Amino acid sequence: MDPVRWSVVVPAKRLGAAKTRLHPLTGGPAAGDRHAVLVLALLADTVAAARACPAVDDVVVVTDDDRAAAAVAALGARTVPDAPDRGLNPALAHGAGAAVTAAVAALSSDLPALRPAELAAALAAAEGAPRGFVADAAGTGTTLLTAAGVPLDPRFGRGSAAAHTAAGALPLGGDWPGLRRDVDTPADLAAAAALGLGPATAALLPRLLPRTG
Ligand SMILES: Nc1nc2c(ncn2[C@@H]2O[C@H](COP(=O)(O)OP(=O)(O)OP(=O)(O)O)[C@@H](O)[C@H]2O)c(=O)[nH]1
Ligand SMILES: C=C(OP(=O)(O)O)C(=O)O
Repeated sequence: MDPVRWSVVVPAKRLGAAKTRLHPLTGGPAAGDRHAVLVLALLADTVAAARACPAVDDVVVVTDDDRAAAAVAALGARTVPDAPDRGLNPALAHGAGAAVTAAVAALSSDLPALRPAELAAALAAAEGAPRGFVADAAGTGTTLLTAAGVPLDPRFGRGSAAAHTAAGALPLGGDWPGLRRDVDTPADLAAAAALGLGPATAALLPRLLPRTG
């Protein structure tokens, strides 16, 4: 049987409003462009890894941010506006509606240590179930939600691993450290750096984490 082809949907808020838990590193939008540059780098490394994944035909970024849209388009992703404008899960459902394949996955936009091969392995593991998910490193959140020919039904947010399990999605087990390492806090960025960052985030590290960069 031929391997399943996937569309990957990636959400991206306006850069200045996103990732407020990283303000201690960047000073937030009030301190200048540093914050937006970091949020954009996390997104760019995530999208580049998804684009390089052999199982992925299409990467759809849901965003109203012109700068984010231009950056991911340069990496070969498509963009759709966040037409619902009602938060993360409506944005993901909207992106899934724009997918070109029957198999659709929602991927966090803050995975700078993601490797194309681990995404490919997780998507291959997801072929066996109508809906599946990969929990984040803490085990409570979700970094990847898959739907093979059924509605995505995203339930991202606090406690989303339990919410996705309760909604019938299969927890996918595998040694995928980069896929599980979302960057919400400065400590998460240090942990991602220990795994190995994509080029956009790596270029910023010496200024952000001088002791580890
Ligand atoms: N398009 C779109 N993306 C969203 C929306 N809400 C969150 N996201 C994106 O989804 C990803 C995960 O969301 P959160 O972890 O809640 O991120 P956040 O709200 O930016 O982070 P904090 O302010 O630190 O809580 C982030 O990269 C956001 O850019 C939304 O309403 N629309
Ligand atoms: C949105 C989520 O989490 P975070 O805020 O950690 O990105 C999630 O894990 O569903």
